[in-house]
Amino acid sequence: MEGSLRSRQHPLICRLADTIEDVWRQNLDLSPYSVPEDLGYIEGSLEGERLTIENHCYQTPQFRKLHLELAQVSNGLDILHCVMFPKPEFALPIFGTDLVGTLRGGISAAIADLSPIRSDRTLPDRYQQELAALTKPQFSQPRDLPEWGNIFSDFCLFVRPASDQEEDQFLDRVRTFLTLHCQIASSATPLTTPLDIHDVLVGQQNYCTKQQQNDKTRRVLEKAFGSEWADRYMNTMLFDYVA
Ligand SMILES: C=CC1=C(C)C(=O)N/C1=C\C1=NC(=C\c2[nH]c(/C=C3\NC(=O)C(CC)=C3C)c(C)c2CCC(=O)O)/C(CCC(=O)O)=C1C
Repeated sequence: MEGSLRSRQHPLICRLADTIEDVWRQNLDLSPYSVPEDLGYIEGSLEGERLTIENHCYQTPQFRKLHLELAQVSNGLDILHCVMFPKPEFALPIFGTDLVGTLRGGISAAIADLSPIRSDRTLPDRYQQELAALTKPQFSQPRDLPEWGNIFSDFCLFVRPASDQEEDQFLDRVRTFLTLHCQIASSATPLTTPLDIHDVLVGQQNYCTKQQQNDKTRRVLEKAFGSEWADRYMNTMLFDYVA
């Protein structure tokens, strides 16, 4: 997408942003999602670092919010953030991906997952079967998840891509996760029993509460906008849940 921040960011971020939008457009019935207080495009700087944020939000019959966020710190740090929140009546996993890095140093964190919302942390059978059938990807620098990372599935990818080939491999795997997810979601039937819907809300709330514990994200936002704004942004824009 020309003019977008992605054209000034690390190539893998640009390619993944385009891939996410392509898969969404090809598989989902997208409608606009108006972000609060016009948080579509934001710039802030406090302690000398300027942070530019570009948000793209949509909704579909199965998803309450599709959020793709591109962010760039003036010191060169590039970020892609994406989360797909299903509507509570659809017991679907939460797709999330995060890319962080610099043009010079490369991508230091590349993560993607279809995260379970069931209390026993299992994915629906169709996901389990399809994901288990994929060839195990080989990355030379896998990374360890932090404490709060117990929300991710057994298929979670968390690596520092060490070469162009590993970047391509990561991108292909995210495209596979995303395509599978959109195809299953498009044919999903909504839950009707209030108790089941409640369980989905509990699972989504747990996901958001744990993600809000990511102090790496919080620190970048705080340095540019202060802690009060950062807290509100994490709770209402990045990881808002329907109580
Ligand atoms: C689906 C998963 C997922 C989603 C959706 C998500 O939002 N984060 C996710 C995961 C995740 N992110 C991580 C790290 C970092 N995140 C940022 C920053 C931002 N990330 C953003 O999205 C935004 C808003 C635009 C900012 C500002 C920085 C700077 C780092 C350090 C980079 C590094 O370590 O090399 C880690 C490792 C945490 C650890 O090791 O302790 C994990 C697991």
